Amino acid sequence: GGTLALTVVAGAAPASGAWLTMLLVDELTSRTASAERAAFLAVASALVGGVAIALLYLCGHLGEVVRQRVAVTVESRLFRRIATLPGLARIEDPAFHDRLRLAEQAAQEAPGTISQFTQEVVRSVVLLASFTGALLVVWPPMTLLLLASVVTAVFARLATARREASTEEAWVATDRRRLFYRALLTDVRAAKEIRLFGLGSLLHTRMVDSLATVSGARLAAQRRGTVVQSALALLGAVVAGAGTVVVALNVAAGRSSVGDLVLFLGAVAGVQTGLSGVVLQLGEAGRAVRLFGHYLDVIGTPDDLPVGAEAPGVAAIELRDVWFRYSDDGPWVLRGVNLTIPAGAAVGLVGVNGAGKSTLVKLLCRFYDPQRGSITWGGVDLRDLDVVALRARIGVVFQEFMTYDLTAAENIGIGRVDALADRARIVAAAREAQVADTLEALPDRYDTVLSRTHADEERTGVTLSGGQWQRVALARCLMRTDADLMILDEPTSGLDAEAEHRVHETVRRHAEGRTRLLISHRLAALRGAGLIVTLAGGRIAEQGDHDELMNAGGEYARLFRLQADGYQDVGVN
Ligand SMILES: Nc1ncnc2c1ncn2[C@@H]1O[C@H](COP(=O)(O)OP(=O)(O)OP(=O)(O)O)[C@@H](O)[C@H]1O
Repeated sequence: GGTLALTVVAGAAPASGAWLTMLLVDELTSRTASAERAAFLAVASALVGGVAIALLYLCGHLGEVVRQRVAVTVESRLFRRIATLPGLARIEDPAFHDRLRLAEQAAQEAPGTISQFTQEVVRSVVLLASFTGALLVVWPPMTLLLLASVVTAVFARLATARREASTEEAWVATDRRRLFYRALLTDVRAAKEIRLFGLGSLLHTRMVDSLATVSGARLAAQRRGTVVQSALALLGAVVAGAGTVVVALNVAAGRSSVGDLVLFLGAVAGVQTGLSGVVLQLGEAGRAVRLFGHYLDVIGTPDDLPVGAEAPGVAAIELRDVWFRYSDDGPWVLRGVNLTIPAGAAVGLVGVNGAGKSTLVKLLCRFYDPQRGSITWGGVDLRDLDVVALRARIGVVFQEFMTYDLTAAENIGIGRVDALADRARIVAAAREAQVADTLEALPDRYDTVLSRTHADEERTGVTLSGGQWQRVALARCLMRTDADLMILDEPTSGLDAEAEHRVHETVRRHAEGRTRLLISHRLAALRGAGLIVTLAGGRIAEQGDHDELMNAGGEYARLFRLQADGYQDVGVN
């Protein structure tokens, strides 16, 4: 409201200034000129000019306040939707990422642009109304001429804005590649390979090529806009020139005063500057509104999984004829998996690379739904369960577990967010994962930031070894002391043999009575599991305990002997 009132006053100020100037000129050119009245008018018009400028700054500031508030709200809504998407389908979809980029851009630009636009329009309407009065007095047809040139300018600007927005949409994928190469070039984890394989200039070239393509397209859209705008500016000048000639002739013929000419010139200049501001803002606003559509799309994105409401109960898990593929035109990864994981059992899952082991894990966490068949948990289909409650019952060390640039305590504690401040529990989890000694030896013990890049001034950052990180990830999983299902997807690949043995001991002890799913390529590590399952060709190929599978003499027995021989050979050498 305040902003609006100020805008109205600021909009009226230039016209009042011009009016005062006209009075001043008329006063000076009249035969009964008074020095005092002239001085008063001069001071008044200067004052109005000064106030107008101050008001403009004030309006600018108030506009900024509104802009910042709206920007926070809008960004918060956008990322709340991202944070609450239940599945992985959208996050894995590049088109969704492009839309998100446009949405974010809109979220940042639109609030400012639209509030600026509103201010500009209000100011210009007032300005136009006040100057139009002056024009009507001096030479009425000028009003119509100006109006016509305004309408043309508005339409031209809107067309340009539309073109700019579609350029933005068309090139967002190319720009995504630029950001990808940019991220690679600055990624600490990629730095070793980039240097060793000499990829620096390759990535740099690709990044710059993408950038050049996009900026070329942007420039082309801009160039067309500039041509149109320049033509319109020329048209405006012609209109203004013609009007000035008409009024000047009237002054010469004694039909109008010199003051009228001054007022007329002021009015034309005022109207044209005011309008060019509005037309410029209109373009920005048009572009912002169009991009804002992407924002609305993202916050209106439907859940990528239907979400049920039932609470998960006893954890006996059954997979019945489960078929799954990642996309509708992709190859089937699971082709009719039938498997019962008894409550409280330790199950080993074996299979060659790409057999679908990690995919099975992702289905158990319900990041996706199978296309055919069903997975039930304690007799209830996963689709009918509350997905948040389900995940709270599962502890997982993913094959691609995360290393967070947080403190050691946080890296473990986030395994159970509500226990983030529970140091005793964090230390206990670290002990079980055999990483407590390492963490206690760090400069700030558990408060050491586990990162080299994000260390701040007071705290030094350190980097752990691959195996140490794996133990931290295991400790994070062990924070879920009450989980019904523990899944270790090759958590031991970076550990030495003795450490791996101890991890399995720990899990066996820690997870006594819980259902455990253990995935490893080192078959010896799974030997103690009550049930071992091999996955091949998207189906369960064999199942049984170690002895049964060895007696059956199938793929498991072959692989086990191969690995055992390997170890023996090392022993002989
Ligand atoms: N997010 C994904 N999108 C599309 N395809 C995927 C995705 N993740 C895995 N795949 C494909 O699914 C198949 C099974 O992969 P999965 O990771 O489940 O195998 P795995 O048995 O865990 O293998 P590994 O022993 O190498 O870890 C592979 O062919 C892989 O290309």
